[in-house]
Amino acid sequence: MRILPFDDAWMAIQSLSAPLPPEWIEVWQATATKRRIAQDVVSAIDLPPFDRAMMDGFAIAASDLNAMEPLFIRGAVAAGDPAPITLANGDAVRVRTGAMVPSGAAAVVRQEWVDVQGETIRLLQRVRPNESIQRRGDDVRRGAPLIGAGLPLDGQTIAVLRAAGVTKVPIHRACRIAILVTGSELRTGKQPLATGQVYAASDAFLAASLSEMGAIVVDIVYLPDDFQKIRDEIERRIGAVDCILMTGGASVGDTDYAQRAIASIPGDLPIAVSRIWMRPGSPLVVRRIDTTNVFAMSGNPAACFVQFHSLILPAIRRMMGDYSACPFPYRARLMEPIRLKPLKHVRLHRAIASWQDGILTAKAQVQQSSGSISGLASTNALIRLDEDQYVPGDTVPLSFTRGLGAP
Ligand SMILES: Nc1nc2c(c(=O)[nH]1)N[C@H]1C(S)=C(S)[C@@H](COP(=O)(O)OP(=O)(O)OC[C@H]3O[C@@H](n4cnc5c(N)ncnc54)[C@H](O)[C@@H]3O)O[C@H]1N2
Ligand code: MOO
Repeated sequence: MRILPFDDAWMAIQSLSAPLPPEWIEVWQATATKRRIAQDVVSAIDLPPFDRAMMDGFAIAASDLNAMEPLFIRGAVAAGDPAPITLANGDAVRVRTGAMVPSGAAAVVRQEWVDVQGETIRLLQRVRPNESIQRRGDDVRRGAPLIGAGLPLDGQTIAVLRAAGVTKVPIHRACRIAILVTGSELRTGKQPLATGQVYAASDAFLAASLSEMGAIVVDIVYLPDDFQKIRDEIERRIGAVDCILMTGGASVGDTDYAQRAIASIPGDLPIAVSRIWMRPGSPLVVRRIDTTNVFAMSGNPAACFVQFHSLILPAIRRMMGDYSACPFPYRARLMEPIRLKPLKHVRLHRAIASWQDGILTAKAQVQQSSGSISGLASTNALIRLDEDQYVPGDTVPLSFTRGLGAP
């Protein structure tokens, strides 16, 4: 069996994970999601759509920017009204913030800068051309680039789309995922454990994390360690879902059927990854069959967590149109020494990251066994350890698994 270096496995998995095709949705019905905009979008209108006042005050003509003599108030324009008046020399038109300025207006002088006397105003200071006017199309012109592909459809982009009169936007389809959980020892539900049983937990982690990132968990199926059943359940989902995430049975034991089941299904591509020089999470089987990416992950909760955050979540993000994923994008300063036994594996340790005086620091969790789950509750980052020895102050690559900086 070929064991891949972590970075080769990352590339292999990313290259199998092409972005899903887009679907068009109505901007006015859109709510913020983690889904990504699939194509560049252009503005449908000039923005702002008219020359508009940025202050409450008076629109004045170019010849009157330095006027010493009084200007006559010829009318008023409220926000939302057309401005039918054309400004002539010596005129002033009262405008509200957001109102259309009359044609011929060279500037809006805010009301604090004038002395109002009956039907006239007197300028208290010189006014610069275009003062307090935002010209039509100044923000963006009709047909000009507005939003680049790959940005999320969230409050920020929805606001821009609405303002620019865009009614429909293409977004990448949410990834549809089935979770197949194997392990005859697993118990789901609140009944007490029988001898030899453990409560299923890795699957709960996956389901919650997938929903959080905007993927759709189509179903979660619990299976005994039975080759034929596992194979059948994989095969009938090929082409029907975008990803199958399996847990358990990814290793080499005689009841670890994941790899054999995945390999036995006909398809053009061979298994791309079956084991990685990383710990925990070394056994990870990956194969694309038809249009479905099949991942067989370790059932060990910590190994499953590490595989998900370091390799699988970035792949699903890419399928959902986020091209920005890169492994361990931060560098953090270690707070404590780390001593590991020499191994060829990259170690991905669960850690607690925090900012101290603007510097990102990390402290590895004490418990790093792949079978231990309790530290996950307080973990907010993974650190990548390529060496065996670290002293405090050394920096290591880090990615957040939750909170500030998490994807
Ligand atoms: N002879 C060898 N044995 C093992 C090797 C090896 O190279 N040679 N690799 C070890 C490594 S590393 C890992 S990691 C595990 C991988 O295990 P599997 O993916 O085959 O998973 P299981 O054996 O099914 O389960 C491992 C462990 O996790 C518990 N588990 C399983 N599913 C869940 C779940 N949904 N929630 C909570 N806990 C779960 C399960 O009861 C086991 O205790 O293999 C090593 N063995
Ligand atoms: O790869 Mo396993 O998760 O170390 O025990």
